[in-house]
Amino acid sequence: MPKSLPEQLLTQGDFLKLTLAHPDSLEPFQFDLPDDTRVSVWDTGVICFEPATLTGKDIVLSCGVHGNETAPIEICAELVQDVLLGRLNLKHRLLVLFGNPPAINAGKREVTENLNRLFSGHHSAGEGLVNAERIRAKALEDYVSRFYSDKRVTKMVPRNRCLYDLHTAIRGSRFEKFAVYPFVHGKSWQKAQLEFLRACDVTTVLLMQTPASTFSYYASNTHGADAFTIELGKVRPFGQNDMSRFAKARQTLRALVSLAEVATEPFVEADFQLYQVYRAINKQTDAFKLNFADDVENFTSYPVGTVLATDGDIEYRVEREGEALIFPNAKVAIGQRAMLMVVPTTVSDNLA
Ligand SMILES: O=C(O)CCC(=O)N[C@@H](CCC(=O)O)C(=O)O
Ligand SMILES: [Zn+2]
Repeated sequence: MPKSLPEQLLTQGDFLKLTLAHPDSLEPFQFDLPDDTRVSVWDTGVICFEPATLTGKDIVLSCGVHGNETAPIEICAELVQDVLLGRLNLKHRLLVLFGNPPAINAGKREVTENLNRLFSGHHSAGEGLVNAERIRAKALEDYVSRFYSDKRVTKMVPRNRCLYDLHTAIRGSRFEKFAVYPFVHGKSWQKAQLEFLRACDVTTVLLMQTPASTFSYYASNTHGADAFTIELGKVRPFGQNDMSRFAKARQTLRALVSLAEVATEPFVEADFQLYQVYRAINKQTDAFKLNFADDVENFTSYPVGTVLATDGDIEYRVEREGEALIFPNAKVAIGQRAMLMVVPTTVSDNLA
C-alpha cells in the first residue's frame, strides 16, 4: 500500500520533493512528531511546526520566492527534513515557505511576474489576481497573517516575530552575502538583528529608505516582524552551490529555531558595511540599457559622471562620490526597479 503523506514526511522528511510534485496546490493535512510537535501542511510549500510548549518566538523562513535561487531552497529543505526526522528539535513556532514552486520547477526567477513585487496588496492592484504569482503572493500574505495571529499565541506577550526571506543575487557581489533591511518608517534599526545577521556571516546591510512591494517589507510593516531579505551568494542551479560558503547562515538558522536564544557577538559598527539607498533607477521604456558588463559585481563604484545606464534619451550618470550599484537588471518589467544606487551610511544615531 502506498504511504500516506504524513508517513512519507515522517520517514523521508522530503517536504521539498512533495512540494515540487504538487507545485500548484496541496490539500492541507496535519500530524504530530514523536516529540509532540504539531506539523501542519497548509498548502504546497507551506509547512508550520508548533512545539508542544509554546515560547515567545514566531519564526518565518522563506526561500524560493524567486525560483532559480537554489542555495536558500537547499538550506530550508535540509532544515525542514531534519525537523521532520527528529534530528533538530524545535524550541519555537516555525513557518517555512517555499515561495514559488512552479518557478522552482521551471528553474526560473518567475513564471509570469516577479513574486517579490506583489506584496502589501500589489497582487490585487491593476488587473487583479490574474496569474499564479499574484494568487500566490496573496496566499503567502494570508499564511503569514494566520501564523502570526494564531489565538493560542496572540494572548502570550511579548511575541517576538521575525521573517527571514532568503535569496541569492543574479550577479556576483563585492560582498558575497548581504541583507536588505526594509524601511522602518523612522523607527530604530534593531541592534540584536544586526548581531543575528553577523552570526549568519552577513555584515553588509542595505538600509532601505522607502516602502517596497517585497515580502520582507510586508512582514515588517504589516506584522511588526523583524524582517530581512538575505542574499546568500549568487544564483546557481541545484547541486552547483558551494554550501560551505553558507555554513554560518545554516548553523545560525538552526540555532534560531532550536535554542531559546542565539549566541551572538556584541554589535560593533566597524564590523559592518552599512549602505543606504541614494536613488532607485526604474526602467521606463524597452530601450533601457545598462552600460556595463554582466560580470560587474554588486557594490561596484564608478567615478562621478560615468554613464551607468540609458533609457531612450535619458542618461543615468554617477552623481556622488562612493555611489555603488546594486541589483542591476535590464530585464525587469517597465516601471520596475532596474538598479539601486547606494551610499555608505551609519546607524549609530538610530539604533535600539
Ligand atoms: O540580484 C538581483 O538583481 C536580485 C536578487 C533579488 O532577488 N533581490 C531581491 C531583493 C528584495 C529587497 O529589496 O528586499 C529582489 O529583487 O526581490
Ligand atoms: Zn531573489
